Amino acid sequence: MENNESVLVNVESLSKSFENVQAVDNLSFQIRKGEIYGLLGPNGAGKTTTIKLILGLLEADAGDITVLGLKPENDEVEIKNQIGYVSEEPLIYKSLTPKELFNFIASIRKLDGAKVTMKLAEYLEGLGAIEYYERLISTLSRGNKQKVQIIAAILHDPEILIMDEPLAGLDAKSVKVVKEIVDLHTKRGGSVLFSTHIMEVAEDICDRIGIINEGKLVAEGNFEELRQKANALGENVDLEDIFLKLTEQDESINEIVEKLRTTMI
Ligand SMILES: Nc1ncnc2c1ncn2[C@@H]1O[C@H](COP(=O)(O)OP(=O)(O)OP(=O)(O)O)[C@@H](O)[C@H]1O
Repeated sequence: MENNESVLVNVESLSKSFENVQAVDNLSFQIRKGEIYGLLGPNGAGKTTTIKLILGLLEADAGDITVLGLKPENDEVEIKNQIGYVSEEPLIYKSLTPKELFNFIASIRKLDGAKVTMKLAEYLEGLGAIEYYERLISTLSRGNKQKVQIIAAILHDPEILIMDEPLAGLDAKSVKVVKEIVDLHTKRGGSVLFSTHIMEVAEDICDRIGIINEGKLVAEGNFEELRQKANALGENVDLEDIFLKLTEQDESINEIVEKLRTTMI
């Protein structure tokens, strides 16, 4: 393991299965201070399960997780104080308005009222969320619920942001604002775990990527390193090809395309 101070999250030989599915299989990676680490993999690769294990929402079968020197099995509450979590499915209190939700978060986390008001004004304006500030969350569109969830996750200035497919359902302007939020967060020394199944999103946002397939880490590095791996496979192999190859999606795609051709033409 690297110098402890530069590693905010350490995941070592982590495994988790559900009945007959090995969702996470001997997975190891680290998230360093000030970086955006991308967990990139196809649907069902094990990204959400890994995140839930880090948050202490699931119990691992084997392996070790350390978050800021804390263990999820012993320090779940303290870890949650240090993490801002944007889940894949918005889990937020749907019978509240965004205003009520943010007030609730500020009160349970004992946040400074003046600071919260200032930050909220910026986030609400940046994400274009002021117009539905006092509408019930249950009545908002998926993208707008997602914006509320993102603001709720960053309101307490957590050290680590864990974002599970956070851009899903967001319009172009909000995607840009979220990218800016993530960027500013790391510039202040925070870290981000960013899960996505879209390679271009990982390329655009993440400093380092772990490509995950069937619960295993199949490649890791920054984009230059991954590109070099792609080049080593052949001249005309681009990053999309290596991602599809490593995650065993390439052959099935060719088959699907072939079948579609025969049924649609
Ligand atoms: N509670 C559960 N019970 C049974 N199987 C589960 C459960 N949660 C996850 N799985 C299985 O574990 C595997 C990994 O799922 P996971 O949700 O971690 O993948 P993912 O990479 O986040 O996928 P996606 O991109 O579709 O969100 C899948 O095969 C999934 O069906």
